[in-house]
Amino acid sequence: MESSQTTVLASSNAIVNGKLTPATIIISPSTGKIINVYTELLPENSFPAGTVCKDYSPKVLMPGLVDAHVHLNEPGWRTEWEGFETGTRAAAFGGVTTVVDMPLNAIPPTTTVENLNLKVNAARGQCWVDVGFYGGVIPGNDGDLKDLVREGVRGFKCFLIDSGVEEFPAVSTEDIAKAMTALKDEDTLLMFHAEKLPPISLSVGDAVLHGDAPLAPAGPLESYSTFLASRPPAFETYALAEIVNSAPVAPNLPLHIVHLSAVQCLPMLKEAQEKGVKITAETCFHYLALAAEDIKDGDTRHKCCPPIREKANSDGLWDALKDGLITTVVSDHSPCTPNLKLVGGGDFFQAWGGISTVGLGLSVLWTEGKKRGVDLVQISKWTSEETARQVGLLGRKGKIAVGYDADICIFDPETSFKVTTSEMHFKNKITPYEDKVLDGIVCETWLRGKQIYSKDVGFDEAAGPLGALLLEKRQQENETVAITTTLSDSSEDLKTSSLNAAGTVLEVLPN
Ligand SMILES: NC(=O)NC(NC(N)=O)C(=O)[O-]
Ligand SMILES: [Zn+2]
Ligand SMILES: [Zn+2]
Repeated sequence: MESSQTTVLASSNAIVNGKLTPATIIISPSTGKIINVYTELLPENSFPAGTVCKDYSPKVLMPGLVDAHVHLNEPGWRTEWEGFETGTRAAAFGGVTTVVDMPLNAIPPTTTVENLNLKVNAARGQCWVDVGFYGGVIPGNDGDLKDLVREGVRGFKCFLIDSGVEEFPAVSTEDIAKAMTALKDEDTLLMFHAEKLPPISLSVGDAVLHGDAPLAPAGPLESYSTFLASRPPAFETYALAEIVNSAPVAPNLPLHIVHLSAVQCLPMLKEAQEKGVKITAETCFHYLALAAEDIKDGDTRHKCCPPIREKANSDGLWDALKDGLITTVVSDHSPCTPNLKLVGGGDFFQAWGGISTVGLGLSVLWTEGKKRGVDLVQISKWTSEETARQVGLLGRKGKIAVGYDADICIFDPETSFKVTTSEMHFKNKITPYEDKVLDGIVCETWLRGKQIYSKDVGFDEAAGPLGALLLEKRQQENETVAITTTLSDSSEDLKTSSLNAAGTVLEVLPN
């Protein structure tokens, strides 16, 4: 219906160029890209008849979120845990317009081109938002990695500890070196689940090697403190040391720590960066907003690996984000069925590790962040711009700028809501945020110039899932020319000509 019309979205509060500013953005009907950004509110009568104009003032018009870490688990039997349709619907509900799917939990895992093709075929026609894919590094698949890069994976993940699923084994130091050698001249990203058993734990005996519970549990299995003690910060620091030691094998290859939890890693990360190691880190919504002290015994909804640590630990993670040492925040959405999560009370060592959050992250971060003096501009940077950079999509995703996809989230920071099953669009309605009141609600989500979700009307079921699969090669920001027009700085002539351009030559894309 709107596809032949130019769309103009505006607000007195928009996040453009790292600032909160009034803005009017013009979207091409044919490409769904942003073709002009004015950092002021233009009246509706500036535009030709037929233009769809929406002024959201004073709600915040921000770039759609790029969640660079989700497990959508399809194809294979774990599709019962999550799938492309439900996982991406949950994303759209929360203003997330791009997700990047992890290589494990689907059967088969994304460790060969053949397996990637199976996944891509399973995803087609099901995605409400745009979806990218990671490849996986497992022992023996170093020969497949370059081909996966060619086919458009956005990076690779490997585990330095048991992954919890048998078809995705952990890699050894030698395997890491082989993967680094294979990828050393590729434009990609090598990511690590950075927990590893330090040698000292070997003295604990055979129980050490028991899958998900590497240190022998010392205490009741339903106690969160027993679980937390079984995966100490030393697992993370030991893994990080190993990764940094391996880095010289491929000095130009960007390395990345997924779901960093322990603050003890931060000085090591800083030191490595100062020495020139190309290494970045993400943390997750749950490490910032939840704390070990508050987790009741048996409440296995909180189980994830690495674990949620104490309040003082999350304080340190917030500081690292503010300082720019940690650059991104992601969901690590990794759901399962209620029986495997042992919902209703259970043994932390038997329950599946993984937390369902996709689509709740913006409100979770805003609720906690505003108490800590953080604003939406910072939150947007960590969840859109920097995550887009991480996965090689900056230039197309993660910002409101000319040439970028018009992926937009309209956020009302003043409204609160309680998380009930109606706010959980993921397949299994299990999350530690259930019954919590979160501040800030996503009012609308736009994907490449189309409104795909609105709080009042719901999902655009008539249009169906419009998400694209992002299989083009990684790109850098400077591959798009991003120009922002500030009318107040320009002459009246420029204003007229820009508006004419907006009204008449919208098919012409800048670059
Ligand atoms: N197999 C998983 O989904 N694992 C995930 N599990 C967590 N985080 O508890 C992860 O990312 O490591
Ligand atoms: Zn992991
Ligand atoms: Zn994960």
